[in-house]
Amino acid sequence: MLEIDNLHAYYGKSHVLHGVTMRIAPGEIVALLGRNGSGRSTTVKAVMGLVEGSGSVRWGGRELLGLKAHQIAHHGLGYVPESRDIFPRLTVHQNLLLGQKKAGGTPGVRWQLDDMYAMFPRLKERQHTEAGVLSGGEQQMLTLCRTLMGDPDLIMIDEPTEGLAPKIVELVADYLRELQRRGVAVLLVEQKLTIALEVSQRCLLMGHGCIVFEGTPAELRANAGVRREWLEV
Ligand SMILES: Nc1ncnc2c1ncn2[C@@H]1O[C@H](COP(=O)(O)OP(=O)(O)OP(=O)(O)O)[C@@H](O)[C@H]1O
Repeated sequence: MLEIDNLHAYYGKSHVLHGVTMRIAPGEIVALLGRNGSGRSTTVKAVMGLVEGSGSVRWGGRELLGLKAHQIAHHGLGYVPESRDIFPRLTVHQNLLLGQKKAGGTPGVRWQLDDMYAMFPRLKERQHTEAGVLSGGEQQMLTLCRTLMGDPDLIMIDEPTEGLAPKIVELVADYLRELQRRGVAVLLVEQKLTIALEVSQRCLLMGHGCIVFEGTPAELRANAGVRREWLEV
């Protein structure tokens, strides 16, 4: 269980999160929605120790605030940033091996290389290609897969559908469900309401650095007023 309580975050003197509180249960998919600048990415970065924060972020009862990003990852949290996070001069295969928790693959770990290639055949086709020459969408898949190779119990994914064609967005929905089937909890940072409503069990809306709505996809679908105020442009 991830328990975030009264989280504040700052960029220097700029105070951008104002007391965010949320829970993510094991194996749950939670969508974090909101307009650009509402504070979604900052929330995830503060959880990962990449932005200065105060308040409390507990994972399995252990306080994470104050730990370094690599220590947080070691405790089982994965983060897929919006920008592609790959080693461009290494091949797809080498990038994936670098993500592996322990060299050679550890029994009991959820994901092996073959799982990645089965989920994303395109990466298998390109396994010997330098990652830097992949398309944007392929680099995004690679970033996700490299994070999964670290066997996180919770993965936070920032705008996975950004810039993707509608057909590929459906693929994203499929892999999110596959993560859930394997017991991985997901915090999905999104702008697209459709995929959030389709795959999540709970939707959180952010505005001005605060959570302004929390409900099931059905509740959000039924609440045109909230959508108009906090989501639509
Ligand atoms: N590196 C930074 N330095 C200063 N201010 C920042 C920085 N990154 C984000 N901000 C500010 O923090 C606020 C929250 O931004 P954040 O990126 O978390 O929003 P978001 O909801 O994820 O939207 P986006 O999709 O545009 O990233 C915004 O006012 C933004 O301008």
